[in-house]
Amino acid sequence: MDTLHYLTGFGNEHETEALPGALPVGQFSPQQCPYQLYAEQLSSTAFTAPRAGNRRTWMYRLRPSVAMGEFAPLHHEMWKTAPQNVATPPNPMRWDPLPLPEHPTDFIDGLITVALNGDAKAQLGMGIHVYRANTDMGNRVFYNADGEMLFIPQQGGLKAETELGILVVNPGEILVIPRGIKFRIAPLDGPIRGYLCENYGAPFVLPERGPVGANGYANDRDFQYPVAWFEDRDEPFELLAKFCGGLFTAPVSHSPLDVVAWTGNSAPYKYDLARFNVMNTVSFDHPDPSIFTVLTSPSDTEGWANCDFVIFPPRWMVAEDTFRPPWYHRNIMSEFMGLVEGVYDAKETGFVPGGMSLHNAMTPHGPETEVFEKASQAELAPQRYEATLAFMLESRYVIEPTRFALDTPHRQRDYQQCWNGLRKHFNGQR
Ligand SMILES: O=C(O)Cc1cc(O)ccc1O
Ligand SMILES: [Fe+2]
Repeated sequence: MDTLHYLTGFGNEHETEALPGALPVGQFSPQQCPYQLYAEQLSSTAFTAPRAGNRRTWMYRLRPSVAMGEFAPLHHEMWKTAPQNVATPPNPMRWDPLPLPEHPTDFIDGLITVALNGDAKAQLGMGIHVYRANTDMGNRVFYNADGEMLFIPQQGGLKAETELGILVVNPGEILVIPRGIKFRIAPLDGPIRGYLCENYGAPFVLPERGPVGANGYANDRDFQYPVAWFEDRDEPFELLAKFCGGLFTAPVSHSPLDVVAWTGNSAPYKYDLARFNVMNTVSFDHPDPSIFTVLTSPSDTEGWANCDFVIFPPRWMVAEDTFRPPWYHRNIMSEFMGLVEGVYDAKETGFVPGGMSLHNAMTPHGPETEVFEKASQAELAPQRYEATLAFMLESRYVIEPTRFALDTPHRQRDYQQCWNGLRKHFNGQR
């Protein structure tokens, strides 16, 4: 359950204060701020980025972020960063869900990198991870200088306590935390697992709607931002940072979550995927999956995403004289998929909630044999795809599994056999 109050509107210039009058009026940086707070600006885009895409937030806090100890390296065996040096075979790949942790494990310790692309230092590509946790982070607070973090919870709700406020996020919803924002994650009740996209590239934005018009797909008003909330705790904390692929830890004498008020358009946000207004054909043929794009991180070339976050939500299928599941295809873009719940229409067996698949640039894929046989014979009545939620992270950069992902026993070595038995139906007759 989420009973918190949120601000609404994607990328709006939000403002919120946990104490009355804490936000300076009419300016950002007065000689003295209300309540003797420190003003601090966080820039998520270059100062001079075009106005439409410019993102920054002003925070009014008990102490500026620089009031902290020095960072020392912190070893993390499983959190990897692009580029890596692991040869990727062009085979289709699929994985079973990674098991939940057996011992007390917080969000940071339970994180495992599954695949990487691009180059974090060049702000290209992403890390794709699975998070698993059964404890909160205690006095550990984390920020990621390498990327924005898109959480796709698959099991269990979580609470994200961030510099800019608190968000509760359940499976079926997503959470995005901008690069650099400090936060800690706590399971709401019971162990949690989910997918995580560490977006090294440009911040996610809503895709253009083109001729669809002013409404539809993900509507701006459904994105929820937290209200200001702060801790005034003068006790030892640990600030963890990820920077250039390394994890670091530094002592802080107080809670780093000490922002009393903020104003700006760069802040964590959540979105309920059930609010996605699904567009699809009402005549014939299976459209490109770009119709299901929730968020896109553009590259420097228009239309060639650094990362598209695409969902396959519950919907009606009504296409006439059409092979309804995804077509067989080969794509220059690379496709990583996960399943939050239910069954995915191209793969009725083997792709299970919590599982993952990868079809890289030009790697052929499409419906498994049974799905093809069924769908090419099916009676084409309107059909409701119920209780299902798959997603795809699609990128122009080749997605390379980590050594762990290639070698883990959870990788389905026999994945390709799902296309065994695709026999030749051709017999020379039309
Ligand atoms: O490969 C997949 O299952 C994802 C996908 C779905 C779809 O409807 C069309 C193309 C596509 O790559
Ligand atoms: Fe595909």
